[in-house]
Amino acid sequence: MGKSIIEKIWEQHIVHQEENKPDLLYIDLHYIHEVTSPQAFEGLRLKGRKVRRPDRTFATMDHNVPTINRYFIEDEIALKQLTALETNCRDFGIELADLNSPDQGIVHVIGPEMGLTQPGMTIVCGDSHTSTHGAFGSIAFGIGTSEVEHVFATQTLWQTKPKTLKLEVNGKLRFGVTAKDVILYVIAKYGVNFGNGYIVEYCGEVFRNMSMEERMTVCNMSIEGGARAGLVSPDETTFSYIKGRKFVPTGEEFEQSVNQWKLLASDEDAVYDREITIDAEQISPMVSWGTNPGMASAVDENIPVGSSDTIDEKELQRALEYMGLTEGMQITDIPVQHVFIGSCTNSRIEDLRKAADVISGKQVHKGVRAMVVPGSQKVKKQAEEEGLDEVFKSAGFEWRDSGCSMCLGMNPDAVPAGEHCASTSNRNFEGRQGAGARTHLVSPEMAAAAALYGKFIDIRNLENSSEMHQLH
Ligand SMILES: CC(C)[C@H](C(=O)O)[C@@H](O)C(=O)O
Ligand code: SF4
Repeated sequence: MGKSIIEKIWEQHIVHQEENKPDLLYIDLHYIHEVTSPQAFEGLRLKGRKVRRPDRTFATMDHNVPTINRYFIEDEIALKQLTALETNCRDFGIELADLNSPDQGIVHVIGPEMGLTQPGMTIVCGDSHTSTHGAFGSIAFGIGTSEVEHVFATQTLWQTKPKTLKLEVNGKLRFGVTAKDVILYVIAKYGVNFGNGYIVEYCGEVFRNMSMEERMTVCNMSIEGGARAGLVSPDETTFSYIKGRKFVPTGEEFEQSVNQWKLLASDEDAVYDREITIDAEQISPMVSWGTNPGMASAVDENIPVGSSDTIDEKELQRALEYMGLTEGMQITDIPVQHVFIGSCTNSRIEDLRKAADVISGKQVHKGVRAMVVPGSQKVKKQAEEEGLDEVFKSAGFEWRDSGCSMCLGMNPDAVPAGEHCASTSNRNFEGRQGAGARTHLVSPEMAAAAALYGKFIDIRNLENSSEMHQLH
């Protein structure tokens, strides 16, 4: 019987195994950021311990970082966390992409960008969206602060082996439908708990045809469907993305790695605990209208009336009250006052290119405040080299430095209470973008279109959609 990539990687990393107990797994790579690491370092200090593999640990500053005047940090807690990270990395010998570093950016953007994230690895970070790195064919998941300390001290982690779920999307995506829409569709259809207790493997033609950046968008949101992790078996797309990056072996060594990585891909006859099959034709551009990522509909649909398989009546009422929306309302009637293009879900160069295509030569609607926050300083630089910053700025967008920004209220970028934001991020929980803020999760193309019209627009109906068609 064949094996899935999930089983192969898991088995290769077991350090210790006992019946009816979690396995002790070796961890290949540990990312850290300023929010979830300070207590873990404190724990080490109290016990007089060192970081076992500082060379397999990498740090960045992202959540608290202002995206304008980045050295001027007003918030006391933010400043404390950033300073602590600096001191801790110095004391424990860990490489840090600080505010001066050309590598700085959101942890889930810079890891792949530098080639740290590679197929076959076990990767952890004190951050739920660590699942992003699964796009490379690795088992990558978020951990809590006490586990961060455990990994620091031992480079291992106790983990119960999750079940396996094969999520297959077959066929071709229709025009205007993006990776973001695929994952929003999956979560809307199967609910925010469908992945509970599973590692999801994304299979089928749709994911095979995706770029690495698109795969990262999908894997990023695995956690929003409740999954422990999500991954894609590595292929030529993976290897050519990785080749030549800063931390990637070169020459013969690279070829040898590729040969090893090829063996990891799931076998044809691999057996999974659960399988879901979806037809790509079913998927449309999506907009979330509620307070979790499963409360989302196709842009040409209405907000549902009454409960469904995945949302009960009480939840629906509460969500709509918070969002200031009503049952049965058309998605394209929802007003938009803010547009945020950023976050570890959709802030990479391809995302910015696609958003720029939509707005090129046009103007942001007068009632809208729109901003672009590149996921890393490298993405920012590359976009500037391509002239994308000019496209955004001349349309009326703000162009910022990299960080988590408006994805969550831990830095100065926020949406005022009661106002609606078309956001390319991954969470639309109450208060996520600021107290009382109303978040709508969309793709970069849909966010860009909302900026032009001050409401949600079906990008398939845009004037220049034939031009866009050629670009996709
Ligand atoms: C602050 C951090 C712990 C948190 C996470 O774990 O995901 C954040 O990144 C988020 O997206 O909510
Ligand atoms: S961009 Fe958002 S989701 Fe991603 S790590 Fe930062 S806060 Fe979390």
